[in-house]
Amino acid sequence: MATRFLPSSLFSLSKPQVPLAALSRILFAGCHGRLLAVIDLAAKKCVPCNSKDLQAMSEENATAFLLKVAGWNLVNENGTLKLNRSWKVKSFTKGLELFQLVGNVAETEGHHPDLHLVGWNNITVEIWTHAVGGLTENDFILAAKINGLNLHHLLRKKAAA
Ligand SMILES: C[C@H](O)[C@H](O)[C@H]1CNC2=NC(N)=NC(=O)C2=N1
Repeated sequence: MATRFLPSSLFSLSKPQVPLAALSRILFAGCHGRLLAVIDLAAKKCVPCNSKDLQAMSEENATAFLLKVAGWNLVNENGTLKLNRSWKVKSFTKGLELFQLVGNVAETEGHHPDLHLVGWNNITVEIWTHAVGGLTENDFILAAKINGLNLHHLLRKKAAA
């Protein structure tokens, strides 16, 4: 989690400078009388991938970021770091519905995953920044936003133990 000290004036209820909708994504913690706002990745916005100062992050940094996106895996494909997460869906059409939900987030962010649907009900979503051939914060923001989607109605219940 990115930890930032924000001026408490930012949160004055009389004239809030942070959209109330955004507040729900900012976790508060009191710290020595100051508001310590821990802004989660899902509240952030992807930046255009063609910005010149965008560069692939190290595996060490990617491993640290990975702690913020539960359920996602870090893979190294021939030197290219990527994120992936898999789900088993109830049906082929529910898989397409999941693609649509993920696609809507991607279009909003202008940052897109690779989508795989194999064996009719096995989904894998792969995320990496093609423009730099590796991982950037954009990828983790997208993963965090995907984690915020309600997908339960599309997923097969866990097989009985
Ligand atoms: C200009 C715009 O940022 C690029 O076309 C975007 C579109 N979506 C993208 N998505 C991903 N995953 N990587 C990219 O490099 C990328 N580039």
